[in-house]
Amino acid sequence: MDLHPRRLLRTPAIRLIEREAQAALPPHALMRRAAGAAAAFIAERWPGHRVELLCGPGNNGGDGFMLAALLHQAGHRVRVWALPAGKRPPDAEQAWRELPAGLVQAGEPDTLDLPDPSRTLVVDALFGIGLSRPLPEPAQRWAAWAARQGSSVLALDTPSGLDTDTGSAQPGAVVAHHTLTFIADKPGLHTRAGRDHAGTVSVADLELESDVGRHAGLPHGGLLVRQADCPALFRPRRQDSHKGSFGTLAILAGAPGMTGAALLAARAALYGGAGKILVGLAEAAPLALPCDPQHPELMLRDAEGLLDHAAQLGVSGWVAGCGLGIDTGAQRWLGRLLAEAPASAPLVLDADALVLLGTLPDLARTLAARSGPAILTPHPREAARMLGLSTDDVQADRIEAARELAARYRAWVVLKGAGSIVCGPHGAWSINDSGNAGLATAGTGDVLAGMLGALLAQGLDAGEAARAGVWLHGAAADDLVARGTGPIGLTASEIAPAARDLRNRGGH
Ligand SMILES: NC(=O)C1=CN([C@@H]2O[C@H](COP(=O)(O)OP(=O)(O)OC[C@H]3O[C@@H](n4cnc5c(N)ncnc54)[C@H](OP(=O)(O)O)[C@@H]3O)[C@@H](O)[C@H]2O)[C@@H](O)CC1
Ligand SMILES: Nc1ncnc2c1ncn2[C@@H]1O[C@H](COP(=O)(O)OP(=O)(O)O)[C@@H](O)[C@H]1O
Ligand SMILES: [K+]
Repeated sequence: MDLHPRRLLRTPAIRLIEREAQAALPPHALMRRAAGAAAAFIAERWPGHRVELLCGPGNNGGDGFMLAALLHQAGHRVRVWALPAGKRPPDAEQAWRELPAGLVQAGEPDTLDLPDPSRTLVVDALFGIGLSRPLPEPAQRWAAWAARQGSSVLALDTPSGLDTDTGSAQPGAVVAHHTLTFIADKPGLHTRAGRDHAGTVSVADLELESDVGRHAGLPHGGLLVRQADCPALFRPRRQDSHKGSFGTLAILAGAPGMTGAALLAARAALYGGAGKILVGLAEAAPLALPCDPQHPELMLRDAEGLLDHAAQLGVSGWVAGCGLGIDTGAQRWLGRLLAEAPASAPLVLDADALVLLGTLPDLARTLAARSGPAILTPHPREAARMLGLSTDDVQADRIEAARELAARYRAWVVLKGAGSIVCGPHGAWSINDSGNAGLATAGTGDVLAGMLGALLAQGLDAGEAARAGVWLHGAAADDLVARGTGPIGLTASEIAPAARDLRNRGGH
């Protein structure tokens, strides 16, 4: 069931595959496959459990009815709670008619408490990808009841009320521990509220894997980034190597009061394996902090001096923006960087560099005209400013926002936040599967920028670096949480050492 690579499909592609399969297969075959896959999934994980099925008026409810019949046959104690339905679609109507007598309950589940919650599974078959309006009552009440019981909740196809394209959740949407999704995985299960509502996501392809492959192109098909998608992170180093083999990364960052942002990025690059790291602080020489006492390996300069000597210093990649400021000095340095850095030196542009790109059209034009690769790393508010939208607009469709930015700047874009979107200049998108809310703390973005810069300096191409860097950053935070360091109180400084350990261990 764990297909690799894990494709993510938006609804138009899923519906197309569904229509083609319906036309080619005998009636009800797809729903039988969906219910059969769910029954097998339950038999493996929850043998002998009582099962409470919450079923809606459409085909998602039909999946639930058919599953109820199979579970009953297999000896589970099963109860079906059905939302009132007018005219059901044909597959669901057939499944309703085939339900064994006595399974359907009168009344509503939320008047009861489950007698043995730890031995009970609640199945959410209320709404799937067809929910087009707010989650109605009593579905919201039933969802709240399921959450109160403390039983495992398995969502069929999607947690009801979660938009599988965008990850937006309707008020009262089901919170599942597991989601078994049909035909292909879906982006909304992995970004934004999907990270809270879907739990662990498994895919039942309903024997349509080759159809999924045919319809997985742009704009509706993307990929989920997991450890197996980042082999470059774990490639062993050749013994016959030297510091020059791993690049010279230069970091333009850290205006007075923001030196920490520069150091976080630079230290992350150090732990990320860059050969040499130069930091150009956004202040005039002589520097207030001539050396990082914790990491004297870092070479600290002033920004102007670093730009003046970049060629002699052999700079092979750049990070710019972390705490850089937006004053005239910052504008000049960013302008010089975009105009002077050779195409062979890839760029990571973060934070204040993105503010400047969003406000100064000349800089934006210079970037779009560059032939060398760049990775932009906006958080949703920065992306909103760059696109002239509100943060809510960006969050309402994170994939489209990332695609728009990538096209506009002809760059790779990492739209950060729960389930970061990585998008290439030609619109190819993926969603990162790692990370947790421990990362919601100051400085973690600076660490990401430094890690991305280090991977670029070590020769990964921009797309590979963007996907692998974002995955590693999140995976390091996941590792820290697994060891009890967070999510509460996880600090940005802890991420890079954890990422280093993870890489050298060969991953999770
Ligand atoms: N077709 C196939 O090949 C396969 C489909 N499969 C399964 O079907 C699922 C999609 O089924 P679906 O399209 O019937 O939509 P679903 O998610 O059940 O909900 C729509 C229903 O709810 C209704 N409704 C909507 N909003 C409402 C509201 N606010 N308040 C009240 N009612 C509301 C809506 O009515 P309408 O809006 O049309 O009036 C319609 O009746 C998919 O996720 C997967 O689980 C699998 O078996 C594999 C094969
Ligand atoms: N809830 C979350 N789940 C997963 N990742 C998160 C979450 N919140 C923040 N992050 C990640 O943490 C980083 C925060 O970056 P940013 O907002 O730029 O922080 P800062 O500017 O303080 O450095 C991003 O990589 C983002 O994807
Ligand atoms: K559902």
